Amino acid sequence: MELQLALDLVNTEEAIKLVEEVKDYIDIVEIGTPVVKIEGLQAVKAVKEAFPQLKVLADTKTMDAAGYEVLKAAEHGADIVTILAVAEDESIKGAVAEAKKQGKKILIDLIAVKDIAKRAAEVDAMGVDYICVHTGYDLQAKGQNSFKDLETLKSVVKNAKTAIAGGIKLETLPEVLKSNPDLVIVGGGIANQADKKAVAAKMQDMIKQHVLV
Ligand SMILES: O=C(CO)[C@H](O)[C@H](O)COP(=O)(O)O
Repeated sequence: MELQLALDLVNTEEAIKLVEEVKDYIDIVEIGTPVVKIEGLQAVKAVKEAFPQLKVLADTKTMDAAGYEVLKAAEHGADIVTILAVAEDESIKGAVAEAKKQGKKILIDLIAVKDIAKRAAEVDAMGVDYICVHTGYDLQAKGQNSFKDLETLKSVVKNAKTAIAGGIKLETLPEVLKSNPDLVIVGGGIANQADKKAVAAKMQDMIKQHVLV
């Protein structure tokens, strides 16, 4: 099981400073969608150059021209690129084909998908690397989470790794771990805490302990 730190509300300089603090306790750094929109793929490039030992995910949330966007993200150092599950099948297949050519991975984000079981099974058959259940900020604000969706995802996926994102905190991590995802994505649960290093270390420890049980 891996831990991914999502960086959404920072600039490149702040991102590098933050990762420096927690780099020993995370496996993947996510350059969040707002950062990609504001600073472009240069942010991905800068973080990958600063931390070549970590995997970097570009959260492009791609919806179209997916092969091209995967190529450009790969050229800027991304190891993993995100595509929305609601995109056309052709877009997802194009992303998978380009990622394979570049030696990179595709994460499919199920945000806003109503029938998780159906769409997850469909994208799983397209050869994607990760499939992620995700409660975005706007539904987190209404008290929603993806814990049940993760169970659904786990029950249908045969090939891809499973992931979960959306408001996960130290206190809710045990609930997430019960469903055994391959990847846990945490943004504010680390980035907004006073002692980021201690929280990231504790989370990584809980993940390792859980995997051993
Ligand atoms: O993709 C995102 C928002 O669309 C975030 O990166 C993801 O939700 C993780 O951040 P947080 O833990 O703060 O919710």
